[in-house]
Amino acid sequence: MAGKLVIGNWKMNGRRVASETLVAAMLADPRINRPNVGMAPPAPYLALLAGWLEGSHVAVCAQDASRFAKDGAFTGDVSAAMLADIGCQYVLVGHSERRQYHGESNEVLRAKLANVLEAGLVPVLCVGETLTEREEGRHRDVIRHQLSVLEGVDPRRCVVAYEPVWAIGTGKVASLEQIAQMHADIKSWCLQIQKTDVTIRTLYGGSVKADNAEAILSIDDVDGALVGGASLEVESFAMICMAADKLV
Ligand SMILES: O=C[C@H](O)COP(=O)(O)O
Repeated sequence: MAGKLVIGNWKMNGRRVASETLVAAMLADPRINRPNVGMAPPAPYLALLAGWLEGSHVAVCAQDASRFAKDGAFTGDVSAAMLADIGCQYVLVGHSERRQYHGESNEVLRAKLANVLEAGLVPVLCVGETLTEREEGRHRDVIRHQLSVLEGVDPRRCVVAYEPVWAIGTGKVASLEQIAQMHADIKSWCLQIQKTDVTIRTLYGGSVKADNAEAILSIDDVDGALVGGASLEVESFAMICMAADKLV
């Protein structure tokens, strides 16, 4: 089985010189510079990151890809084929911040998933419920609906990241029981949705930090972490990557 995967999502943070310095320090750290670690910078820095990571073990990840597959008049969009062209390996699809600020619907996400797969990249489909949805007991229905875009997608070619919206950037982590239950449910729902007996890989995201990573990553059904804030600092990201490596 592949090791536990850790992807650092920088979101809309960083500048060229500071990011190059950060990446150099991370690559010098063997806890980070190893297989099954990825970094997802803002789009303008993707090609630069691909150069900085050359010869390392770390994968280039994109935070988004266009819903449009072919080149054309789509101002501001970056296609999955372009991402593949610069050496990208993973693409986040449907991060809750994209759903919230860009109104990404299941229909749009289906197109994005198809384009990412067609380009030979691995989509990381992000799913997660809001606090209201959880408090109203609708979280399971919400996640199941979000997962429905995986119908017809080979589970060996994609990853799901479960990120409860209320735990993102808030310091509030879902309890280990909540995480374990949702990951087990996601795996079993995907078996039905994808009509397969191959179990999908699932990552947890939402305030993963150096001090909680080991407990979260020890959960059997958690195959890795999608890390926001803590991926912008060497020691915290290194501790998370080390916890993942230890638990393979
Ligand atoms: O993509 C990463 C997630 O949104 C988690 O962000 P966070 O670790 O800052 O809570």
